[in-house]
Amino acid sequence: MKQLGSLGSGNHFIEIGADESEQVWIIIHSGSRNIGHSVATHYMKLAAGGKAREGHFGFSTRSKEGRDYLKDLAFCLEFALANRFEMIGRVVREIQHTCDGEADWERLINRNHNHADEKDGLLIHRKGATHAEAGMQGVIPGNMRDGSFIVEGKGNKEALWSSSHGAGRVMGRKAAKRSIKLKQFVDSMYGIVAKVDRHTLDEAPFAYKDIEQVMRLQKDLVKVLHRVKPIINIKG
Ligand SMILES: Nc1nc2c(ncn2[C@@H]2O[C@H](COP(=O)(O)O)[C@@H](O)[C@H]2O)c(=O)[nH]1
Ligand SMILES: [Mn+2]
Repeated sequence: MKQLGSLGSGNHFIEIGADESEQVWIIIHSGSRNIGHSVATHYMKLAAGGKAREGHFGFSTRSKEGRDYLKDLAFCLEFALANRFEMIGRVVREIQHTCDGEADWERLINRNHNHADEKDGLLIHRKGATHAEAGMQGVIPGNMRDGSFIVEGKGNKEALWSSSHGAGRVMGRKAAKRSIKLKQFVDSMYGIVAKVDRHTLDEAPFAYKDIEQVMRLQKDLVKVLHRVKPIINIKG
């Protein structure tokens, strides 16, 4: 419970940005925090016979362990949403100190990244992917300079009713810190309020794939509704 309202580190972020018609969006990328990790570790060990080891292990969703796992997974997803609600509430309150207008909570879009969902009696595990059922709204973030896309799913069956959940990295963290120049990073972030220093070099836009291309490649999976460009970016 101590972690409720906490962002996490790495590429978790809070971003305030504006779309093509100057609508302001608050985008939060944060998950179930340590509880999700603990639940995953617990069940992976259990499936592997009580000891973490390499390989593919599992149990039937009809077994006691399987049913318990699905219950705990659902709890983690609820916790992740409560966590994001807490953070969005705080951001909205801060904005309202200085700006007029109300947050439109009806437009909240909540999509999970690493999770499993039931569909027609089967479980679809989305890792590096997000749910994109026909008409379902989603968010596909690119990087801290190019921002995010608000999308509507096309329900593509061949893609298991999914799309990418982001641009994805083009290089690892160590390689990014080694090869990206701080000046190049600073210049690229001109006009955006963000933590831009050697500690966040591994989160520089160049560490990620070109989001424009990623969006072009998944045009059969999602339709773009809005493009949100960052004004303020907060990294965990
Ligand atoms: N708009 C922003 N997008 C970002 C930022 N940092 C990373 N990203 C993108 O999000 C996904 C999330 O990936 P995950 O695997 O960690 O779930 C990542 O692939 C990037 O494309 C950011 O600061 N702003
Ligand atoms: Mn994620």
